[in-house]
Amino acid sequence: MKFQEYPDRDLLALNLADTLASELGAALRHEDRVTFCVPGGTTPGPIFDALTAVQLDWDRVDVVLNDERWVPESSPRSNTALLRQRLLTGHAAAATLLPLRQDVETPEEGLAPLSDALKPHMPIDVLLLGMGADMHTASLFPGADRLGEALSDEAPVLLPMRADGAGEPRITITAPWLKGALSTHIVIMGAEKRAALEAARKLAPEEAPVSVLLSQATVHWAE
Ligand SMILES: O=C1O[C@H](COP(=O)(O)O)[C@@H](O)[C@H](O)[C@H]1O
Repeated sequence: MKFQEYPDRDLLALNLADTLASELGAALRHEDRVTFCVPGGTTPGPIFDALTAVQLDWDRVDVVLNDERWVPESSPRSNTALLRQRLLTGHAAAATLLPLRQDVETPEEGLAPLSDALKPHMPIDVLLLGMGADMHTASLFPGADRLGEALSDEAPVLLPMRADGAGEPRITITAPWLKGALSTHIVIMGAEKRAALEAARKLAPEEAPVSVLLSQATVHWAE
């Protein structure tokens, strides 16, 4: 694991956006289309804001969430709504969103079409993940009903996921497909998450799902 510490959150957002943009640019020089996989939640907004100001061939970038909460886009909990408001705007409005949600009752009902649409865009070129203080990443939560399946090397690209700490049902990209990313970054803020990250390094994936990505990741942290 590489660990990068920043003097404050603003500098983290600007520098990490710069790193992600240069990795996307490098991938675009070699590939027709590039897959950029990003987290939802409360952390990545300022990074997205900085990215929208970057000139790239965004029309050749496919953006997909790490995971989605099974709520409509009108919900303040919708990760897709966050992407539309904070990332798919400015220069980045030209990017294509690969959806992780359909307007059906359960993630199980949306699973097959969403998986079929996503698979041709694998592997992920540039991966940015968040992490909860409970050591979940994407929607790989400790104690989740299908965590074992999602951690397995044979896991399908997407799985539904339910966990006590998750709030609503989820859909998530599974561990082997996240691990297949060509470049991996994890962004965390604050002392609580830094302590959780240190704990995760010593725990099994069932207790600390984020641990399966740590060996390949650069972790970006600010107080
Ligand atoms: O529920 C989620 O949580 C994680 C962490 O979110 P944060 O609000 O603590 O930054 C996020 O990475 C994931 O995409 C999201 O669905």
